[in-house]
Amino acid sequence: MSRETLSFPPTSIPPLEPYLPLTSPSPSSKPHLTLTYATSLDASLTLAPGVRTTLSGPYSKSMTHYLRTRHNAILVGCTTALIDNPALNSRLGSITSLDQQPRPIILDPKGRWDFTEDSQVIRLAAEFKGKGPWVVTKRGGETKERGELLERVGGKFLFLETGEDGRFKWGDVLSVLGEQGVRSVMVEGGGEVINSLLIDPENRLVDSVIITIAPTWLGKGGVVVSPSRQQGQTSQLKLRDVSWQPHGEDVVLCGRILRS
Ligand SMILES: NC(=O)C1=CN([C@@H]2O[C@H](COP(=O)(O)OP(=O)(O)OC[C@H]3O[C@@H](n4cnc5c(N)ncnc54)[C@H](O)[C@@H]3O)[C@@H](O)[C@H]2O)C=CC1
Ligand SMILES: Nc1nc(O)c(N)c(N[C@@H]2O[C@H](COP(=O)(O)O)[C@@H](O)[C@H]2O)n1
Repeated sequence: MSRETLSFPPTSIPPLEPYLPLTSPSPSSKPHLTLTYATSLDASLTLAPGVRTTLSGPYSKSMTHYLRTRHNAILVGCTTALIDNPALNSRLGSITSLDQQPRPIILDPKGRWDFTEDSQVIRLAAEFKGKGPWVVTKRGGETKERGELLERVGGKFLFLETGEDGRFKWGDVLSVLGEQGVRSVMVEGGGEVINSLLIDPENRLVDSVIITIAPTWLGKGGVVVSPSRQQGQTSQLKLRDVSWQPHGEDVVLCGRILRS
């Protein structure tokens, strides 16, 4: 896979700044959570489950790589890790040190992510082009061999209990990351991760939303962002403080969730 070098123009940074984590956050507050992903006009992340689909054009892609440098961590679900074999680092040419790279976090309660030393995120960590991943799992989701491989590249397992639905509570995920010194996390997807975050009953965990909208329809049958309506829910889940910025042929929507 090609390892391109990207650049993001400094003039494009100011409109994003209000939605980004503070550079000196209070250590006691919960980590800043930015929800960010690329979607089609019909709210699809991919053409079909199991199919990695490129939506971002070159300009919005470089924005995503800039956003990765502005967060301590980047989080995806284990299906994304399995299907995409993602790099989860920033390939901006301006990066000069590993400190500027985000920590990859994979939510994997059942230990389904079967990573090896050939997995991109592991290989890049071994080459100091990215940080070693932290895999959030339930006790029993780890193996000794995988634990050793993670340790060799500076990663580790973090353990959490799941609820009856087999999921972690998002508040618990942020607490465990906060205890590890993470002050900001960029949640990239996939669909289950995003939808489970958006149905969080209090909606107090997502600090900002930065969505790339690509000028394409993927059609029915893809992985869609559409959170289940909660029992008795009559209100819409809306954004406030909205701004729209063109990035090449894509448009980037920034906002914060409006709390009722
Ligand atoms: N267009 C875009 O920006 C992005 C697209 N994708 C695409 O999304 C697709 C994968 O999406 P999905 O199938 O929905 O899977 P997913 O990537 O959301 O992973 C789902 C898995 O993550 C774990 N998980 C999710 N939420 C959890 C929670 N609250 N607690 C504990 N574990 C949790 C579970 O093991 C679950 O089976 C891939 O095809 C990928 O290419 C992924 C990220 C961004
Ligand atoms: N911003 C964005 N645009 C797209 O078109 C995408 N398909 C994604 N996908 C996310 O980025 C991850 C891949 O990252 P690497 O380039 O391998 O570092 C992928 O796993 C999704 O999380 N994002």
